[in-house]
Amino acid sequence: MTNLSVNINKVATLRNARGENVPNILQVATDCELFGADGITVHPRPDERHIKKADVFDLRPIIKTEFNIEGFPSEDFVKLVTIVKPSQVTLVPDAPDALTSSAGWDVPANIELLSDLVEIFHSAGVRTSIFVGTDIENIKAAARTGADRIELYTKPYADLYESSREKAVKPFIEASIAAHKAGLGVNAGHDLSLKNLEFFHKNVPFLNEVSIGHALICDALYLGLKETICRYKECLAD
Ligand SMILES: CC(=O)[C@@H](O)[C@H](O)COP(=O)(O)O
Ligand SMILES: NCC(=O)COP(=O)(O)O
Repeated sequence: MTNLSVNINKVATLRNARGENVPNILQVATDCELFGADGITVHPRPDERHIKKADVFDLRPIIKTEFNIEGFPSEDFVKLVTIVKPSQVTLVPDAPDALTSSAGWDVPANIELLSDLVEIFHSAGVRTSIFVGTDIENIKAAARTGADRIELYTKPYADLYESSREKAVKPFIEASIAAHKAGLGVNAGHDLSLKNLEFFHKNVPFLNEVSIGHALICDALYLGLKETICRYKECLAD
């Protein structure tokens, strides 16, 4: 079974546009769960352009499924995660001003940092996932940090899907098999959508979770949140 974690960053973007509390992201998170989401993902960025630090605290008690916090492990971020203690933290190597995530970690180059962070998060009882590309040696290095999971950066898959979906998915199949062999769970995300998700899920083994935000929230404008979540769940049906 592959879980669907709904990333609600873009709901917060809309809310922030007017500086008030519409849409209410706590209500949206609760409704996502009600409509079948297996988890909620947020990616607080240093400029608080969408999810704010206060949102992370407010969301903690109301999320009944899995709470996944993604982000760059700055001092502030580490403190936030160790206080809030979500179900999972996903470490992403984004520069503070990044438009969006655009690459996974170079794990060998950051092995000490990542190993120390895994220890800190484990001491707080938080499952730890490392955002990576499909390079096999890099994934083996992720296992050496003691991390529980990797999250595969799926933009390269999404970009190539239209022209050659078999070619697009192949490195992800190999990466997921290598991660599983190394004892890691496998998450995936970035630019997954109703177009490309079913094929990814059918072909990539050992897929624990996908986190999806941008496309899902855009689809909800046309289909409504309930129908949208239902369609994404159908793409993940075994
Ligand atoms: C790690 C990842 O791929 C997602 O968290 C993505 O970066 C979403 O962040 P934005 O919503 O800020 O684009
Ligand atoms: N980890 C990926 C995520 O949470 C959502 O990415 P996207 O669907 O907004 O591209």
